Amino acid sequence: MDTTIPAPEFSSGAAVLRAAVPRRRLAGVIALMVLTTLTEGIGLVLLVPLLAVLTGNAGALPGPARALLGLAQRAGLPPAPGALLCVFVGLVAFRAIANYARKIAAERLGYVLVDTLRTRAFHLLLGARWQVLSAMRQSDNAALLITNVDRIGFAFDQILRAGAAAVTLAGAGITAMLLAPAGAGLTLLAYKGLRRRAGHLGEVLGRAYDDVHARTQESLGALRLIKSLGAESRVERDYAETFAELRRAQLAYSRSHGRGQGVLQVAGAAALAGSAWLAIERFHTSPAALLPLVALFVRALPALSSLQECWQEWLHGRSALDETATLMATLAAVQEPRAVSDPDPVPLAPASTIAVERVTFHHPGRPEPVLDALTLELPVATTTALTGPSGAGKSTLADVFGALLLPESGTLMLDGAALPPQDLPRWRASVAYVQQEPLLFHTSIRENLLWARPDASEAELHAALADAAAQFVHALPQGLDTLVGDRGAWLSGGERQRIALARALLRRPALLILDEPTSALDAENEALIAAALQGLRGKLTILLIAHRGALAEVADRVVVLSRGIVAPA
Ligand SMILES: Nc1ncnc2c1ncn2[C@@H]1O[C@H](COP(=O)(O)OP(=O)(O)OP(=O)(O)O)[C@@H](O)[C@H]1O
Repeated sequence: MDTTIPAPEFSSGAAVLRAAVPRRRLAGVIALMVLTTLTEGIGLVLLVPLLAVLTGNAGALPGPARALLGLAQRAGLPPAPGALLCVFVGLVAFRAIANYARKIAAERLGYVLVDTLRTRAFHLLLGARWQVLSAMRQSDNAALLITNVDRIGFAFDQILRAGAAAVTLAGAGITAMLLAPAGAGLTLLAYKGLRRRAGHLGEVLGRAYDDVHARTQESLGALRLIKSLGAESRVERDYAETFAELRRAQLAYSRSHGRGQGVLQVAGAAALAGSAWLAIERFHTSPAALLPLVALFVRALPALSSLQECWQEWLHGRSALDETATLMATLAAVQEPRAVSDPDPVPLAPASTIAVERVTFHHPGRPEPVLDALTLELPVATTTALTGPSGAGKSTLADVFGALLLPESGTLMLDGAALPPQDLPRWRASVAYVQQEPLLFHTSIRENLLWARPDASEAELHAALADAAAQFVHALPQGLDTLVGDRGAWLSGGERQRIALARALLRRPALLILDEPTSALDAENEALIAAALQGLRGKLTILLIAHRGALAEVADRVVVLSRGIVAPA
């Protein structure tokens, strides 16, 4: 399945839909819709001569039906009930097959749309600049990828259903015209949707869903904080209130929907009664033509109410489409010079120096530069400790070295040459990070390590663990196959950090960046990490952000950062 949108166009919800729906598939679904309706219409019209033949009253048929009977006779069909019944059953069977094909084709089309949107949005997320990504609320992105895209898929399904209902109605209208022109006019009276209100309620409902989603995500992410602050009951109250809001919106929506359906049913019944009265009293229509007309109304009524229902659901889904279009447009505008998703970028291996030269960077909304024409060179295979007061710009500088942040001016240099933009993915593949709070996945230690290098051998895993002072793994009952829990919660902070270091080492990085790796650890664990870094000295290029002395002692040199510049020694 091709899930790429060739020309990204996210200016509006409709544009997103246009870009993500394959036209040929859509044309196929529409053709099948028309075909099913056509067969149904022909089947009903065919009932007229059938009834006329059965009642021996062919002369009383309305013009078009009489012409059809003549056509059937010319085609060699005897005006016998048996032959007509066979054709009727054949048509129903054909319709059933066409209907089945339409249903499957429509479902497939919906899947293609949803998968295309989801893949495209994820692609845009991965390709967006880190600066923008890090400032985003991740629950919005989760909503974009999960709830919103599903809502769009559902809304699109409603459009298709509405299309099918509209084609059925049009078919019923035309057939009714053929059978009894006066009665058919009344069909149009039935639909009086409560459209504006439905649209508004749909948006309210959409917002309520988003709130529930965001609150759930935030609460789950803050469980530790909630418990430590004893804020359980407050959070529970807020959570219940969010759901109450959602239920209110759902009930209002259902009420509006139910009222619309009721209006339709009553109006439909009135239309049916009115047209029957007109046909019998005014136009003296024969019972043979009247019966299929009744069948048509019976068929048209559910189509009418389905049209109303689909419209309301579509209004609900449209807000999701608009939100997705806005977010995708935002992401599309901040894509990196080249997609990061190069399948297998070949790492770079500078031989003498990794440097930033006259680099300047502002964080959004901050008038002062966090890095101010800063120059710093890291000789290969040395350890540089970066210290300085909080907020001095150490993490920002590390992100510039790792090419996660692209400076406004200044250059990242490898062996004295500026890194060309197309080599960004290659440089990123050459850098490994160990963060303050390491992120481990809820799987085994082995899987966590292999995530960095899927082809690593057992011996390489053991070597990385040894280099990271993480031999404790071998003492665990399940060894490398021990599960680490959500974000590594089943390990101690020090153990988590040493696994993260082993994972980083497995990548054999050209530059290893450690951002305060021991800030959350006790002295014993800090000493273990310091010993591991001491063992790596001279083998790797290491940039080590460290507040505390114990770690800085393992460095070949210490650079002090202050207000975005390197402080004079
Ligand atoms: N995404 C962001 N948006 C706006 N300002 C930011 C952002 N990230 C960092 N800053 C600001 O930039 C400045 C430098 O931040 P940075 O994290 O680089 O400092 P640091 O020296 O690593 O601090 P610490 O030692 O406390 O971790 C700080 O004032 C911080 O508030």
